[in-house]
Amino acid sequence: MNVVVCNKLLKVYGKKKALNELSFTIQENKITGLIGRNGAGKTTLLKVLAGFLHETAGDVQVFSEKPFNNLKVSANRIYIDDQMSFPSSLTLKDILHTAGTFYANWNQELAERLFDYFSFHPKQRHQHLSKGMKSTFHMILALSARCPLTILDEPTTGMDSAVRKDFYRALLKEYLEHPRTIILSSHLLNEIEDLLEDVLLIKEGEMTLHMSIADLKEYAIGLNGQEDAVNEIVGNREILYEKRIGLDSAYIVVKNNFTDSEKEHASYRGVEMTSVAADDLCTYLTSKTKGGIDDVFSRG
Ligand SMILES: Nc1ncnc2c1ncn2[C@@H]1O[C@H](COP(=O)(O)OP(=O)(O)OP(=O)(O)O)[C@@H](O)[C@H]1O
Repeated sequence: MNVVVCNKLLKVYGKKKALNELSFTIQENKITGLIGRNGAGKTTLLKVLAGFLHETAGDVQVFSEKPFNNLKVSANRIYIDDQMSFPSSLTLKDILHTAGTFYANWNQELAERLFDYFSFHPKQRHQHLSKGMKSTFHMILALSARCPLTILDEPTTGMDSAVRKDFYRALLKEYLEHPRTIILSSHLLNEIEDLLEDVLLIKEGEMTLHMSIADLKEYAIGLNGQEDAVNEIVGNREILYEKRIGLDSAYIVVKNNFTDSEKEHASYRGVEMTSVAADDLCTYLTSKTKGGIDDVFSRG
């Protein structure tokens, strides 16, 4: 079953197309990583799916309903980001209690165990937590709510690396025991790729790719060797990334669609073929130039 269906989804702020005709579907009980550079449209997309923002045009369905201001959608999803605020009169324990009355699948025991593990104090106030502690507390809400659709926008903001590791592990354990549809936006693909089943990569509001993490890892290949030999092997393939190394060597990344005989020929020409990390590939695919920051400093 598809939990999310977007068809030519457009969201415009003034003249800015934050989402430009996005079409994709997300199946039930998958963990999807929403990856993109700053300003790519991740938060906008997640807020449209959560029902906080109205789309400008196109179609968006969550649990087969239009999500904007939709009670069924809001009862079945939880949206977590670092902008969340709560009434200052509520203590953290009050917030957990209130969340428990709202979410049908809320697990109070899990909430309390996580609350104690991360050393929160029942009488603490949300507005007095540090940035990382706020994110950790939001994570407790997200996991304990056990919502069929869990939307996490940059959930690890401010968390130190030990807490991030705990969070990823807790998320995975919870997901395995109580599968749900999770959409997680992040800049840190290398940290979360082991968690993900699918990756949705967006650039300037447009979808660059949507595929399984396994396919993403096979999507491209890096060619390393003498520049003329590398260029010959690349032929007229589209270059995803290129870097000159020293005087006459080059590293070029292209789609991984070489035949066995082409690979043999590359080896004969001294060109090494290596896999490309998913994180690096996403950076290349969403970069404005083919050479990255090096282009700024190259003198022609
Ligand atoms: N309320 C708004 N009014 C006008 N423009 C907006 C508004 N919100 C977002 N934008 C613009 O829409 C684009 C997408 O923003 P969005 O916050 O969705 O990106 P993002 O991928 O979440 O970025 P980041 O990773 O930096 O959080 C950006 O160009 C941003 O400046």
